[in-house]
Amino acid sequence: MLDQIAKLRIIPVVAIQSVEDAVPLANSLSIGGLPVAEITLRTPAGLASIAALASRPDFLVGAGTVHSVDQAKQVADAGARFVVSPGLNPKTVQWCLDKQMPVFPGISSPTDLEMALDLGLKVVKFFPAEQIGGVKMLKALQGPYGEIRFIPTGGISESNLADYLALPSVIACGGSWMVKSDMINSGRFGEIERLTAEATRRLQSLGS
Ligand SMILES: O=C[C@H](O)COP(=O)(O)O
Ligand SMILES: CC(=O)C(=O)O
Repeated sequence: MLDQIAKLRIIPVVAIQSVEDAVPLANSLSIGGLPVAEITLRTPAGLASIAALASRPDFLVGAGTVHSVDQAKQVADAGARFVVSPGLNPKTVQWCLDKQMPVFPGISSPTDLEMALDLGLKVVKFFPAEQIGGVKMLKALQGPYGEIRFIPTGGISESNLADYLALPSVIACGGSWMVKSDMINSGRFGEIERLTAEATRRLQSLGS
């Protein structure tokens, strides 16, 4: 699973309002070259959308904005293949580790990283990336935390993607720039496909 994420290099972060949009959305992402999504629990349709995509062998669906053990259980039951949260909740992380569910909690400081290390994590989300110092902050963390790998998310787009992916500590970036909620809500799946294909071309041009 981690290998798949490291190969794809971008995780589209999705807030979806209607479960009917899940399949066309996944199709657009896949055709564009990114058969993966972190579907957040920020909307009531998030959980059902995860379930709607979970049985597709050609698509990697994870859950985002998971704040509690209860929510982690729900997304695991729905078939999520990985769990993401904006911050580090030790109980949620431990539950995922016990269930061998890949989990990427958000960290935003060395103190958070100490907690992550204590829990035995090797890969964490770096959130909200741009707002907490972006590439400079990640470079500073590389010295004392050389073993940890990051998935920066928050404020990433085609314009700064390359700077993040150039860091050896970054395995992939998360972002919503190709799957903005208004595009999903108004059924602009062609636009999602086009922006995803542009992101894929950008990755190819970076040799990623
Ligand atoms: O809350 C933000 C999302 O996790 C992704 O961030 P973004 O919309 O800046 O790409
Ligand atoms: C932002 C983030 O990491 C999440 O919603 O899960």
